[in-house]
Amino acid sequence: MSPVVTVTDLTKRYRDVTALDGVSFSLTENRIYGLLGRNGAGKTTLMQVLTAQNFATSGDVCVFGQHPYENERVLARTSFIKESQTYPSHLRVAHVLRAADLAHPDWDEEFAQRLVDEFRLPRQRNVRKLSRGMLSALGIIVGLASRAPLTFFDEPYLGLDAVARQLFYDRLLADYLEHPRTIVLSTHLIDEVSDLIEHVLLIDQGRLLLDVEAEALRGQVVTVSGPVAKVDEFARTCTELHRVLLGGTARATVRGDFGPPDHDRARSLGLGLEAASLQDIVVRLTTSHHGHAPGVGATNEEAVR
Ligand SMILES: Nc1ncnc2c1ncn2[C@@H]1O[C@H](COP(=O)(O)OP(=O)(O)OP(=O)(O)O)[C@@H](O)[C@H]1O
Repeated sequence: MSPVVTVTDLTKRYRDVTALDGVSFSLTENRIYGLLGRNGAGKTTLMQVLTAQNFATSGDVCVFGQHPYENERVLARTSFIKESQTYPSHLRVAHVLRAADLAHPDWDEEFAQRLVDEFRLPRQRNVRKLSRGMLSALGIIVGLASRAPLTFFDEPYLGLDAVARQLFYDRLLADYLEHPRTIVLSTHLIDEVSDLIEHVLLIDQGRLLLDVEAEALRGQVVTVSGPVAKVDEFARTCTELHRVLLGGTARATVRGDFGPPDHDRARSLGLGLEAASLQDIVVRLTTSHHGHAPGVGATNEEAVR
């Protein structure tokens, strides 16, 4: 299966800021990717470069086998929904949907209209009179109904209430199952989307820290808790990412290749062992006192008194 996107040694500098630093990865067909990372990590810049809205300083980007710049064939198959999407102020909701229909060959008008009802958007209202959440809903409708084979959602839900966000996740998943495509979802609400994400791309300070299947990642990071000495013994063979001390007990987040024997070992040491959440993993890998992801021997330790 040929990749939908191939990124090779991509670097983007803005004067003295290196937003992307030698990033390489590929995206395959029909997968939901979580593009995760802290503020300023480089996520938006990466999506801008992939959708020809920004230039790379160096490195190569290939989308549907071609360079995306000024490439109508590639861009018609791509949809990029941004956090602060703006529209010409004279347009009404219905006009925006009509324009999206013209721009996207796979547009599903019936689906778009159903989403307008579900998100309770007023079709004839001018976009400048929409609330913040309504504007986000409009972007989400465009992103979903465009059915672009490559769809980017860059924190698309500013101002969206919890009900509308859940509606977005539900419709995204249901539509993706019926019409598989490649979706890249950049978000800080990791817990909310962790069940949706099939593959994780984690960026920190412009560098790609993780490029891994979500399922595999879940088995690689666990939280182990119990008496300090026993936790120390268990953690000896792993990379420790974080530790909280409470009296004589410790709760450590550790990374390794865990299988059934490790679970047996934890049990025999009288330790509790649970899979870390995706949000925990991202937080632990991108937090350190030095501003770098912790490697072996670079534990973040907290003492709780
Ligand atoms: N036009 C620009 N000029 C100068 N620096 C920029 C520009 N755009 C982005 N940057 C810088 O590049 C870095 C990456 O920014 P980017 O917007 O890609 O991060 P992000 O991961 O999307 O962040 P967030 O999660 O906060 O949206 C940041 O340090 C940012 O300040």
